[in-house]
Amino acid sequence: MSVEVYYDDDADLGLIQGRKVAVIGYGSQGHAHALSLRDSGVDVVIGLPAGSKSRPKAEEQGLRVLTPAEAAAEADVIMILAPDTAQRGLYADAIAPNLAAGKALFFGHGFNIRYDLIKPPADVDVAMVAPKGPGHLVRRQYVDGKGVPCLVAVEQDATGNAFALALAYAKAIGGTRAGAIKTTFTEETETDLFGEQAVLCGGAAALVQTGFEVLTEAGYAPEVAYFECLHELKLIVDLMYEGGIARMRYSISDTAEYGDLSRGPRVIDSRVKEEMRKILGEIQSGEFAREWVAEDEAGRPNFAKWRAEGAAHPIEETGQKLRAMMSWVDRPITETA
Ligand SMILES: NC(=O)C1=CN([C@@H]2O[C@H](COP(=O)(O)OP(=O)(O)OC[C@H]3O[C@@H](n4cnc5c(N)ncnc54)[C@H](OP(=O)(O)O)[C@@H]3O)[C@@H](O)[C@H]2O)C=CC1
Ligand SMILES: CC[C@](O)(C(C)=O)C(=O)O
Ligand SMILES: [Mg+2]
Ligand SMILES: [Mg+2]
Repeated sequence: MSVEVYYDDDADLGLIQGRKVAVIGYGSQGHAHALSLRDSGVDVVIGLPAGSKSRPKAEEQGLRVLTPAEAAAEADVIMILAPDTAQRGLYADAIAPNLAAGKALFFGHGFNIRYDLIKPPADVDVAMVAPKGPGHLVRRQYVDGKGVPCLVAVEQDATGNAFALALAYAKAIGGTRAGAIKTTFTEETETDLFGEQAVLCGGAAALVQTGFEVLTEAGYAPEVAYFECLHELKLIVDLMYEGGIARMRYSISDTAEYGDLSRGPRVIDSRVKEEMRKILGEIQSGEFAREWVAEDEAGRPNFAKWRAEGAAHPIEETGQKLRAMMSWVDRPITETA
């Protein structure tokens, strides 16, 4: 492999067990990191604002919860797992005043460092431990004695020990059981943003909605269109997940495979590839980050409008009706209430 991968034997858990860690935020990633750090023998404190909805959850799990400023003041290692858009203000108000030489500032995603929204002083370590999976999977794998692979990066090595400390942290949350891949803040941030915009979230959602629109506008039943364009996507993605595109093609019929090979490149054509390159350019130049920060500061007017339009798309109503017929699907509380 062209990347450097580190496993349990490469990491010294004692390095993180000897430090006090503040996990700021207790959402998807925060709860997984905090509980697994604690179960790995690390002294953990949670930082959450006084009115945070996450406070009772953390306290019920037996964790000590302070304000972000109090937690940052007590800790040697401060892991910021609040939403990306909240991190700049959180850093300025609660963390920066409580940093001291030799402390370490950790992140689960590089956005705020890559785009200079947070500028830590030169005498602290700045590193990232970013599991490549949602927090609930990270925690479940840890409890099962396994782990989710993670990315590890160092932006600033003030102590000379930043990478070893980040690896120790990755070991404490199960990451080095599966493998910790060394990267940079720039590579992690730019590829993560590109993946979620062009392929995983933006690309996939638009592909599904457009396919559904083409079938229903041609007079086919929305229920049948839903199965073909959304429901079965999971079956296909599961096959790709297990063994790549080749495994998926091995499992589907020859008719489907011929359609895939001959028609797929017409859907995702050179114009789409050119648009993907443009999207990557906006990420690399910082244009996307500037746009998103301005949108957030303006109260997210476009975000709210687009989110509402997405929720009102006819595929959602059809899906809600059909999922109620699927006893095996874990539906969100909003659909079952
Ligand atoms: N979700 C994921 O699977 C992944 C996330 N990441 C990264 O991890 C980081 C955290 O994301 P994620 O776990 O999804 O976040 P969530 O939205 O799930 O959770 C955010 C947590 O931060 C708390 N919070 C909100 N505002 C503040 C604040 N000002 N100060 C302190 N705490 C605050 C929230 O509390 P409250 O309940 O009160 O809102 C909540 O506990 C991000 O950098 C993200 O990019 C990286 C890899 C995957
Ligand atoms: C794919 C979305 C993601 O990048 C993730 C879960 O990794 C995110 O920012 O939520
Ligand atoms: Mg991601
Ligand atoms: Mg992301």
